[in-house]
Amino acid sequence: MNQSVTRFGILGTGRITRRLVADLQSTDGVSVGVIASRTKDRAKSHAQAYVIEHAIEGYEALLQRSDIDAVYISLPPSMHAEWSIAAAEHGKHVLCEKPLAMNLDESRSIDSACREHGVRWLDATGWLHHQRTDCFRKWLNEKKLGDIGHISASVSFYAPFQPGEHRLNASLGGGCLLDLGWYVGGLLTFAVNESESAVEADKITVRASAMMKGGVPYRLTAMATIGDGITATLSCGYDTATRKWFEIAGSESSLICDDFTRPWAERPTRCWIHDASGSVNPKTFEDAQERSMIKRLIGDENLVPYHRQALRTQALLDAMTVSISQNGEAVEAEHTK
Ligand SMILES: NC(=O)C1=CN([C@@H]2O[C@H](COP(=O)(O)OP(=O)(O)OC[C@H]3O[C@@H](n4cnc5c(N)ncnc54)[C@H](OP(=O)(O)O)[C@@H]3O)[C@@H](O)[C@H]2O)C=CC1
Ligand SMILES: O=C1CO[C@H](CO)[C@@H](O)[C@@H]1O
Repeated sequence: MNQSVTRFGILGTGRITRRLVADLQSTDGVSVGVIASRTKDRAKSHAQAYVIEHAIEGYEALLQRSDIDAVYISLPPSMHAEWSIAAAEHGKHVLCEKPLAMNLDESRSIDSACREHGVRWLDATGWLHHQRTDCFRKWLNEKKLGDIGHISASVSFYAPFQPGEHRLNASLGGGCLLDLGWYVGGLLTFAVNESESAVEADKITVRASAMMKGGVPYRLTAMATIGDGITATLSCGYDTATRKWFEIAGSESSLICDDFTRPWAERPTRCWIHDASGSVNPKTFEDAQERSMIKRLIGDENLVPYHRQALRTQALLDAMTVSISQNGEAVEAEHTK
């Protein structure tokens, strides 16, 4: 982006906006001037709480403003595609919350709309932008772990939910498959993509099953095979205590991280490399992943690798959805560019 300050508008007043607005406001070259809600009162109270100058009713009204260059969309998943595309059509850059969309078709439509209108986009998957992730990438590229054999990832938290919770409402894109599968599926696509040829990364077959509750996947288990040699087990759900870990097991050692989606509060950001003799090489990092993500969006870097990661993740989640509907049959994820 060419301008010295990118002026953001916020769509929605959800719980996550508190943190992201603070991250936007504390990033050099960013200002936040407008917040929109379905109701004027809610927009006003959040504008006051977050120190944002303008509070307006209606998301469309925000997109029509000429004092906004970019939007942060923190609506329920079923609304991500509609409002990301509308933002692109109004010439606004897009930072959309995860999951990017409900399915691959919607994700592709977002990507196409942003290309067509010459705006930049990212899904707000913070962990991909942490300095620690750059190290994961480097180690995988260098084959520090040897040949990758198995990948496992688990992300969960334990209910309860607030009344009207979108995570429990199928029509709003609720359920752990999209909400948390985005993380475990994303970890798999990331690890495979960084450690194997693009051809292998495109050959992911998955078998998935879900325990349903209230019409949404409440606990999900998936097994995947990637190309000829790599396997994976993925787990996520709303009925076990907070977990956000993975292991990438190679022929020489394993990379283990117990907080990859977001570092534990007030602990060093960490991961470990375990070798075959039991020796452990711990690493710690300092970074603010959301600020790094925002800087990347407003900078000039090519974002296509992040778009590819998002589309591959969405393709994998689509395959899981089909597999669940076919009682765990193996389903190949659609190939994405
Ligand atoms: N990256 C991360 O670490 C995190 C990402 N997320 C993602 O952020 C998104 C929002 O999650 P979260 O903040 O928990 O959501 P909330 O339910 O807290 O907020 C969603 C907001 O969307 C707006 N909205 C518009 N239509 C509806 C509707 N029909 N039902 C409910 N809300 C509606 C509301 O704002 P209003 O009515 O004021 O317009 C509401 O405040 C999700 O995609 C989630 O996966 C969530 C937490 C962490
Ligand atoms: O992305 C998110 C961060 O993790 C939470 C679980 O702890 C999710 O529910 C949320 O949507």
